[in-house]
Amino acid sequence: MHQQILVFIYDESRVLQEYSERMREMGIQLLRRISKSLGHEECYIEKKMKLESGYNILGPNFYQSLSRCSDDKNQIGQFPHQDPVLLVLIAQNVGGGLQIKHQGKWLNADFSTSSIGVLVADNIEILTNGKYKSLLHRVALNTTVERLSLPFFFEPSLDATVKPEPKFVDDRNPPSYRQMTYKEYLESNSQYHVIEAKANLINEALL
Ligand SMILES: O=C(O)CCC(=O)C(=O)O
Ligand SMILES: [Fe+2]
Repeated sequence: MHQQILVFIYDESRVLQEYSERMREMGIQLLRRISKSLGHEECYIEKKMKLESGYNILGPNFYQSLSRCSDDKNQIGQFPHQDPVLLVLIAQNVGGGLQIKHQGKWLNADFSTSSIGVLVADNIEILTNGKYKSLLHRVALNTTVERLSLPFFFEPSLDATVKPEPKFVDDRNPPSYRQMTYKEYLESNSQYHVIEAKANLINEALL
């Protein structure tokens, strides 16, 4: 099976398709650098996670601005979560909104509209036995402007085995995560139905 890119929006101009292809290229480059930073050859993560047959999903989010009529000034666009994927690459039309938890505090992830924000996600944390942390993040609403974000999710293949690499496991660092396939991982997080629904959409679109 070839890699599949799912775009939820009708995209006659293929702008989002091209955007997705570029994001995939950028993500692959990042994963190669991460492989090397972990002391492996550059294609290590690509091969281990069988990325040729993993999904890439572009999941746009539209956030309204903070309601002027609400007394709650901390309205949330997305509740705190970690993404059950390898990496997330995010572009946005206005800065501000994405926040990450660091040392117990919520910090604004201030990246400009001409940059791409990169979130390390769950499967990198598992592979490195917790050396690289999956970022806990949330989205706050902007006070005055609407925001559109375009997260591009990199997922392992459903049958790839995700487990801490032996390099990160020893007597002092026992494995903190159980070995399982990515499909089992999604099932254990009650997330499998999400990818199954997306896969069905892709298959219907390809018919
Ligand atoms: O809108 C953002 O900046 C982040 C979106 C996000 O975390 C997600 O869709 O999982
Ligand atoms: Fe997220």
